[in-house]
Amino acid sequence: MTKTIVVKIGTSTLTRSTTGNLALSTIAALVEILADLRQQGHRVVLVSSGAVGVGCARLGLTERPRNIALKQAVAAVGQGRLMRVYDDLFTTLQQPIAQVLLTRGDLVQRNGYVNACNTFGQLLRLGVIPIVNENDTVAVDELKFGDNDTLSALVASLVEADWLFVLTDVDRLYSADPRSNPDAQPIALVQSMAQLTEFQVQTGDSRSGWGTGGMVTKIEAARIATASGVRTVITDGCFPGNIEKILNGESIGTQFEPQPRPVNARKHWIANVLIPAGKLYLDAGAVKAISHGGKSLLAAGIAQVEGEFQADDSVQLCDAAGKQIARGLVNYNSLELRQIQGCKSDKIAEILGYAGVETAVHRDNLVIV
Ligand SMILES: Nc1ncnc2c1ncn2[C@@H]1O[C@H](COP(=O)(O)OP(=O)(O)O)[C@@H](O)[C@H]1O
Ligand SMILES: N[C@@H](CCC(=O)OP(=O)(O)O)C(=O)O
Repeated sequence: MTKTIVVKIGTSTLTRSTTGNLALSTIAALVEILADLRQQGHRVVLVSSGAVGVGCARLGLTERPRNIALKQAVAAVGQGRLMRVYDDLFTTLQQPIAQVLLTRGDLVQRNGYVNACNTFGQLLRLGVIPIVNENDTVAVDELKFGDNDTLSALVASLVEADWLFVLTDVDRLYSADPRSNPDAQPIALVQSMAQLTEFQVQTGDSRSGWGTGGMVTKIEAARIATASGVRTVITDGCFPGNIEKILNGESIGTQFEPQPRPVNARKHWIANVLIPAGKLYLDAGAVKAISHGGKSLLAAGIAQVEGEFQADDSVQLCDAAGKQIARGLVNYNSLELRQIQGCKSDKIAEILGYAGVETAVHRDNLVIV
């Protein structure tokens, strides 16, 4: 049966840590497998890091730049070279490819999200393999994916993928970072994200020399992807042939079982794509009403407002201890909400001097997380 498969490859797999040069044999093996999957009729998307790493190697820089403008310039050098290598290799196998560069800002706009969705749909129907990266050259801090693990999960959700493969430089997830903990236990299957607490997984902040997110962002990617119904695998990128073995049922790497695909794509976008601009602390009654009663949030249930935001922005809804329980789009800006927090809805017009809507966050724009 035809499957939609998203594969993410990180800098640590694409380049040699000693020289920073491209790991050509690994890339060639990956290209061969992806072209093969296309031949079998599957729809394939590749999310590839490497622009900064390859740009650095080209310019003789020995460290990942910290300065933003330099990093953006280096990425512009590397992205072109990276695509040239992919195009040469895929062309040898008669497989057309496309370059898709995205920033979070493109997906935060609902129409941008829908447009990206249509473009991916069209490319996949044409039999093309889209090669996706963050548009590092124009991405600004507040609207960045920051790491391609998150980007790959959002792309997997956007194209309604069946599988997301996160290829990296360890063979699977361990109970702790295997680099610094030789006794760390391998984890083969994660049935729900809550199990990670049960397994007491530690991720530290360790990552390979050129990687950005370490294991934390891969787990976050698995959370986003599985919540959208995408089976996610973290496995070693040095053996791309394992992708086919895993598709054929072999237990390699760490597999995260998917949840049922969400019926409401817009709510999924609110929960996972939008970046919250503030936080609302709710009283116990409001927490119960929205988590168990499926109700809208009224101003009366808001105990505290944190951050500065505009009406229609995304915010986190938290309990009194600050634990996030939901996300939603607010009907009032932060200044207005501070004035009406804790007040009954029929007092809003009197306090603000104009009549607003009854709810602070309407249930159609509210998602329990
Ligand atoms: N619990 C863990 N299990 C496995 N790897 C871990 C864990 N915690 C941290 N890591 C580290 O995460 C690194 C992979 O992340 P990263 O370097 O960002 O890779 P990539 O470039 O593929 O995105 C591994 O090399 C490993 O040292
Ligand atoms: N967009 C950046 C990738 C950032 C990133 O997530 O890198 P990695 O942790 O190696 O997957 C680049 O192309 O260099």
